[in-house]
Amino acid sequence: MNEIRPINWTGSRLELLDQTLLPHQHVTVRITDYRAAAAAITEMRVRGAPAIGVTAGYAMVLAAAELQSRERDHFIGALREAGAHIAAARPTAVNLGWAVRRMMRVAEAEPDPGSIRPRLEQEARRIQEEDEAINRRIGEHGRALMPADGQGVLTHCNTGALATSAFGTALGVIRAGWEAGGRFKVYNTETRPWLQGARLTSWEFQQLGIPATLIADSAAGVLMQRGEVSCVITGADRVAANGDTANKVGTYTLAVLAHENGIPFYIAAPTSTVDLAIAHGDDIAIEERPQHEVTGYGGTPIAPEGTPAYNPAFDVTPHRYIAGIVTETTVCRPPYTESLRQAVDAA
Ligand SMILES: CSC[C@H]1O[C@H](OP(=O)(O)O)[C@H](O)[C@@H]1O
Repeated sequence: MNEIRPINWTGSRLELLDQTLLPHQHVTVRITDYRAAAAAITEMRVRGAPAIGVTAGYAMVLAAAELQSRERDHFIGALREAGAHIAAARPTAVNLGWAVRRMMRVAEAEPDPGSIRPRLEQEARRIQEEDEAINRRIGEHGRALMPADGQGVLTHCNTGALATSAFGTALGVIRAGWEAGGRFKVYNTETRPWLQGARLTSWEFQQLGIPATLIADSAAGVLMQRGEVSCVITGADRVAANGDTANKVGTYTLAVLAHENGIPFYIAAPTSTVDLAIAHGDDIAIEERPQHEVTGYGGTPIAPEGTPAYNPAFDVTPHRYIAGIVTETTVCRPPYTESLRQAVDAA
């Protein structure tokens, strides 16, 4: 099958599969400047923690092409400002800032101003290539956690190829289990209000040939109560040092429901999503998105005109609800403060 890859670098232009229009329209957005790349991240034309990290890498290459100057200190200063603009595109996923910092380290280590852009391009390509390899390793480490044939796994939001450079994280674990011969049942939530599940995950599972049943977010409880779910696995946008995890809003709800029903709840994420500088989840910034994403969809109003809405894009699941965190180096088990440090050091 053709692997889904939502991000393409042509050597001078960034091409993004516009995820605001999937699955019914397949439109490529062509981006030639870093501000447009940052806007595409904010508008979620590209989304998913690893995918926005990869995009940020190429946005820094576009910035270098625009800001290049022979006066090195001025060039580095302008790059740093562009990096700050890119990193501010969305607050919760650590991968965005992680990628900008990694690109700036490369720029600052290059003495020749004329060599900065090509070095940055090399590094952005490396970030993208590493991400796919990391995701496949996450799949290998996590597939043993998938349920027995006929039992169910539930996942939330979109953590497939569309959220990464390719292959995905939590969806990649499900894919790895399926491709290893597992014939478990797959359920995915619609993931209101942006519908990453109904629009993106259901599409990805169809492309993979993996049967998956879509459920309303509010049906997760009854599915678990009826014994249809043997494990839950989701992605992550930022994992604190103690294992508290920020992920798409509704993840915390699923984790508490899983705990109540005696079902193991797993996170799958690359070590680049672990933020050891943050001790616990209370310190993770949670993005609040526009109210119209809740009161309507695709420009069609749902709620009455003037209805106020609260629209947190993420929530934080306390580590006590998490049975394991699957990374590219290992499956971290509690106590996470130790196991996450070991996983990051081994990466
Ligand atoms: C592979 S992690 C993807 C992660 O990002 C999603 O958020 P968004 O669609 O708002 O970028 C969601 O939290 C997923 O778990």
